[in-house]
Amino acid sequence: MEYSQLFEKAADHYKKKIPFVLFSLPDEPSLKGAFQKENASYLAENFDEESFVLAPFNLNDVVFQILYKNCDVHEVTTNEIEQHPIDSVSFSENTTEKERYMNMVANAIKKINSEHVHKIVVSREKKLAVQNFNLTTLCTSLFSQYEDAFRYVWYHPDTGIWCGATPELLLQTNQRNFSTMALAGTQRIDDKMMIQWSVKEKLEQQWVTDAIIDCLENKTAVLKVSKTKTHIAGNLAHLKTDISGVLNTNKATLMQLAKALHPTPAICGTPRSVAMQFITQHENYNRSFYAGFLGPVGEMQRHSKLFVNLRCMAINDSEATLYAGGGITIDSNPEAEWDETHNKLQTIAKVLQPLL
Ligand SMILES: C=C(O[C@@H]1C=C(C(=O)O)C=C[C@H]1O)C(=O)O
Repeated sequence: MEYSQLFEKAADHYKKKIPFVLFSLPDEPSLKGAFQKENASYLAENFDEESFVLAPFNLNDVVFQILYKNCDVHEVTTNEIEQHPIDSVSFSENTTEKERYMNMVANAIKKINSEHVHKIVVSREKKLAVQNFNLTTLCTSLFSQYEDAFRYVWYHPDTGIWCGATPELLLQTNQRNFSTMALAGTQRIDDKMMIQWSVKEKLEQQWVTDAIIDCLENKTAVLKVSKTKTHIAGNLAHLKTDISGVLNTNKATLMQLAKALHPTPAICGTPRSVAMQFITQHENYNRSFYAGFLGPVGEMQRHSKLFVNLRCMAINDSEATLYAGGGITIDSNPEAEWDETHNKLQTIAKVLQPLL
């Protein structure tokens, strides 16, 4: 089977309202598709079976699962998909929304000042009208960009279409070995040689690293922390620390571990409870699957790659909803934070370009 046939199969499933997922792992020249044989909903109670899971930001909501045993599963090479980085997409922003967002950031800074909070991650959604919806075009556009990200197109009649190209790993396991990452700090890349990180950005990223280590310490037998590096994701650069080791498997299942790590300080904040409370009170929309996690899990939890659902959108025949946020700390500037979300929205807007 060729990749174009996989895209056609996906379009056919969408037309018939039957769940499927297409995905490609970072830097791997292959594309996998799992197409359910019939329309049914499976909610994940554990991550023990070969499947693809999609978890929302709020884990009180249901976690969806496409179980491979109920699917036709195909894997094709992506070598023939020509990579076409697309120039920036221009879309207008609403001034009232900008004011509202900057206000929310200012309130987050106030909260951080008054309650000794380190970091709160706030976000927004951006709706764009879709004039030329076509699932095959969407797949071609997504899989011809961002090879180094985790890319996916998911469809389920209960969730609609979600797709994205995320740079952030939540948790990867191979037998008892695991790895994860602490990602924070964002800069637009105008010149790769000029990337320099401020004390604020380094500190913010360190908090993310510390909080992840805290979560894992009593569940791991060995824990290794790498040096912090610059990580390129599309037109953005982030600071990244790799954290890896060996799991103490009798202390946690994969699902328990993922749920312990989520929501990480990269997408919620730290301390978690205060940040979560702020998000619930001040963000005026439902994050849904944005900033949740997703990915393939293997039989008996042996191999799994779960990613944080960033640089993503939900899309239907007439409208796309794009999502982006950023970490607020004591030194944040509301206008710069607004610009950061605009730059992050660009990543997924570029995928949408042929449909606008
Ligand atoms: C919240 C997002 O990104 C996260 C927040 C970052 C930041 O605050 O600098 C950087 C990378 C991600 O961990 C997003 O892309 O929507």
